Amino acid sequence: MENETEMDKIRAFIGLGSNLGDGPSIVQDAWRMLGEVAGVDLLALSSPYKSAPVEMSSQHWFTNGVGKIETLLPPPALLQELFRIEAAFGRKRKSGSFGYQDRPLDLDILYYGEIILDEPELILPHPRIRERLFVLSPLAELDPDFRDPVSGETAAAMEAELKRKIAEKVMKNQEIIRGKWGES
Ligand SMILES: Nc1nc2c(c(=O)[nH]1)N=C(CO)CN2
Repeated sequence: MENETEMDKIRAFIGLGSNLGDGPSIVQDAWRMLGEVAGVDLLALSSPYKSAPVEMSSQHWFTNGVGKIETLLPPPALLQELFRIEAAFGRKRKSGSFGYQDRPLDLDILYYGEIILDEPELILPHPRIRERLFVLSPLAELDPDFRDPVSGETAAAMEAELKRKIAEKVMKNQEIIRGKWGES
């Protein structure tokens, strides 16, 4: 009968991040705590990646990682478990404040099988994966051939594409155009 339950397990990717406290140990402890949840099996955790905060202004660098799990929990139940683990590490979701806040722990469902979902509580795949190297690099490390269910692109291809875009943006800001003296 073991095979029957095995068949209902869904492969999911979880994003882990921390920019307050001892990031690497918080992320590892959170990963272990996720492994204690009934209906969740841990498959692999990426290396830790350090990066400057993006889309927010903060002095505190992030430690990020991506974890691969198998789970029997449907997405809303998995999300509740992630919120519970965030809260255990002191994460407070501040209402009435704009933008992203520093946080001891952030857990996101990046992918849940091939599921595509657009609900107020949960969007799958996570909507900002393609803009975030701190997600794509660990994802591509774990599973370079994993295909995004929306675009069909592999993790390795999405990572390469974002690196190219970032390089292009940096080059734009560095453009050196030859002119003539006396011109503005
Ligand atoms: N480097 C980095 N920057 C961020 C991160 C993060 O995990 N890593 N998370 C954010 C909001 O979720 C906003 N900015």
